[in-house]
Amino acid sequence: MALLSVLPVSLWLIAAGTFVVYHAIRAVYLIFFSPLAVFPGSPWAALGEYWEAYWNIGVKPGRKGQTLFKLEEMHKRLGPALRMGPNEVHIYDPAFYHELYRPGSRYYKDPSMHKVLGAPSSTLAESDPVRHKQRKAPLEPLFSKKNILNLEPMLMEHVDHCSQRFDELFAQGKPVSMEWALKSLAMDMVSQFAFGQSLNALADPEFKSLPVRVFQQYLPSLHVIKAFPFVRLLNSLPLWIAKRISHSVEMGHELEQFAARRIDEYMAAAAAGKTPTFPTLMERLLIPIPEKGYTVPDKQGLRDELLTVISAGDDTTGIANTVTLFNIFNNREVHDRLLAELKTVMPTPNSHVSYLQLEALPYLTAVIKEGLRYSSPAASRTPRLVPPGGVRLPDGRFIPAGTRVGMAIYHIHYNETLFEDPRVFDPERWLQGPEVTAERAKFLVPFSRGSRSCLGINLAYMEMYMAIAYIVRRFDLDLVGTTEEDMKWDDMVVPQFHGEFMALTKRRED
Ligand code: HEM
Repeated sequence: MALLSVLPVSLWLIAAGTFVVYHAIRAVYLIFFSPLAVFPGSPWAALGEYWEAYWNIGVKPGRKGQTLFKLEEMHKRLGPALRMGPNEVHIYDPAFYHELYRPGSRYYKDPSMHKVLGAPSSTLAESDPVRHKQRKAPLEPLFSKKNILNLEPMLMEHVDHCSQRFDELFAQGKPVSMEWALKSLAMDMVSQFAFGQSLNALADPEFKSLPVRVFQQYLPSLHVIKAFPFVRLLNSLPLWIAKRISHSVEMGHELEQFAARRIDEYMAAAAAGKTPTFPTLMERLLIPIPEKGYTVPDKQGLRDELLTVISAGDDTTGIANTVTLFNIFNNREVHDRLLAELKTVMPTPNSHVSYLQLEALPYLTAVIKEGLRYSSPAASRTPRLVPPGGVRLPDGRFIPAGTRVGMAIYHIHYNETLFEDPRVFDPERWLQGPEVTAERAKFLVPFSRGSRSCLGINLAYMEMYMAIAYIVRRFDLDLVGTTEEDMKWDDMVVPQFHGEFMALTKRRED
């Protein structure tokens, strides 16, 4: 008020007028004259994050997590390239996917985006290709198939623990919330891989342990942070104030605390000589690799790395398993054929079989491929920056260097020209002979492609093969009224289901 009275009214009018004129000129430029004006789309998208925020945050009830679906519908009407932001174009053309996300691609990640989304000093967020290679140096051998195969006994213990919890709940007559249970299974596997000790999420009576809940709630908040980056500034306020203003800040804080505690516990255990029997993420991150330019990150860097690996490996695998299991038990033909195949290597419900034997089963492999296509756990677009020189699209339109350009895995997996009847869960599509299957596999991209594709792919496959095979062989799930409607989802960074997949988990007798 004091400032208002100090400055003359005329100055205020000039300031307000300048503001309005500046924004009016900017709007006209962005909508009609910018080099991206040739791309159709909502004018709101040309002006800022408003359009995306409107569809993703849910300004109106029932409208959250919808950008992905809205884009799909608009692409079908308006063509393969849409204006997505003042400096962003969204592409739908599958042929461009392998240009954008390929080994050696010069389309790098946008550092400004990851600064906003958090964990900026993690491998996942690193945009510079040289630094990314250095950050990846300790992770690559750890995530190699050879190393992941050593984890089989550890993963088996968690599958057994999960089965035992299913038995307990069945004995009490209680259905299992499969999504929470399978996210807990993934959390225990990935946390043991990260720290050498699992978080024992499966022991929680309802599978809703703090870490699983925190990740489940934190990821959707990234939509809010992206639209309103100033939310991040709340982190610098005292926590008790920030908590009252924003739930996402509270969740972000819980996450940081959680990672910091795990690092301290790991260090204390290592100092006491208690090292795990298999190589862990923590252990590898603490060993410098001078010949590859890798230096040990500071505590913030370690925290960022652990949080991104755990979050990248928990919800994704949990969702893929949830969707795949629902579709197996919701489709008698798929179920019976899979069970018959599993019985060839697991004659009794208590049989054990090696991962390599599971991997060699053709129908199980087809079910898992279809589960990954159908669930698309990392469905959203992953933007990159157009390299120097810009890019000319096949239709002749030009996108200048420095523009953000992105595609979404969901749009590839649900594209009718690539996958007939994409909304049908059909493992058969992966059993059409080697040539057809190989051609289709080029567009099975749940883990993305190229130098920025998923580092955890071998672990994710092993978790999926083991979880699906043992749960199907051991249990007959009764879906207790869960329908396909319940399994519809909104894109809240990872899929968020409309309902809950509940199942009574009865042990099989033969
Ligand atoms: C079904 C399960 C999974 C799916 C669908 C999936 C998908 C993806 C995708 C699409 C990316 C690329 C993201 C981008 O372009 O920004 C990615 C990156 C990554 N994922 Fe996964 N992921 C899964 C499981 C895992 C697991 C189990 C781990 C580790 C425990 C993991 C660790 C990572 C890491 C570290 C990156 C960053 C790679 C880099 O930037 O170099 N993921 N994942």
